[in-house]
Amino acid sequence: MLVLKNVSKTYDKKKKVVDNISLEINKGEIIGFIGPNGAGKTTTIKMITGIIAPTEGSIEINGMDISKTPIEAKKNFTFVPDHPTIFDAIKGIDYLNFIADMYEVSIKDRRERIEKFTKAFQIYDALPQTVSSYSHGMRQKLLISGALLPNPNLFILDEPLVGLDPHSARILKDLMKEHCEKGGTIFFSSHGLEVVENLCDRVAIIHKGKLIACDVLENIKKSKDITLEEVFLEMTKDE
Ligand SMILES: Nc1ncnc2c1ncn2[C@@H]1O[C@H](COP(=O)(O)OP(=O)(O)OP(=O)(O)O)[C@@H](O)[C@H]1O
Repeated sequence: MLVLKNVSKTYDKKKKVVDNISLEINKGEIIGFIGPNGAGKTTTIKMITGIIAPTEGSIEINGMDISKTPIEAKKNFTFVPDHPTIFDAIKGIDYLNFIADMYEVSIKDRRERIEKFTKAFQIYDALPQTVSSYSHGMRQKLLISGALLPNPNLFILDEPLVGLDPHSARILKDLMKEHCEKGGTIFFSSHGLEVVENLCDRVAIIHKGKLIACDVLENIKKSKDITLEEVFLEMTKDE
């Protein structure tokens, strides 16, 4: 579903912040992408989503190269960025209908899904209002609802739990699980190691731009008695 081959990113011709990453994510998998601040998570996600181009390497989504056939590749995924930026003057409902139009979601499906997601996140009643009146968390929940609306093959999220209250975080985790159970694929970055431990099939760890692990939890932890946090701290500590 998602294949990264020898992907690197160098800023300003000298700062290599993502270094030769190769990664394959299968349909139906949920992968947590973790790493210390500045390790290269957002940069990698920006390359996967076509926001920035890799300096080297290639990225395929459902067999389509994001650099060569960006429009076709983009039909296969949706993305929730780490900052919930939405045009202030648009009404919540118009934003969701815009997304549904872009992804050609039928009237029946969009009605059902908008109701399902926004009621779960308790923003349904605010949909007639403009986004300018939304709190940070409400904006984030609107973005997540919009990203789930097309029922994407691949759902990509950059630190999605930051800023969500515990109730909303639980709803999101349940929706992520449900999405994978229905055959969807999820790739998300997080600093919440417990969430990653509980939710993911595999964990990818990036440190100083290099992928230092990508495996099922049992293999990464090597022992049942240690937590992902302990392994993470050990693997990413500075000598
Ligand atoms: N536009 C840019 N120009 C130059 N350097 C950049 C740019 N964007 C990011 N970087 C650098 O790339 C490195 C990786 O940043 P990135 O945002 O990918 O890290 P991250 O793993 O997402 O970190 P965090 O957990 O803090 O969000 C950092 O050293 C950052 O300063």
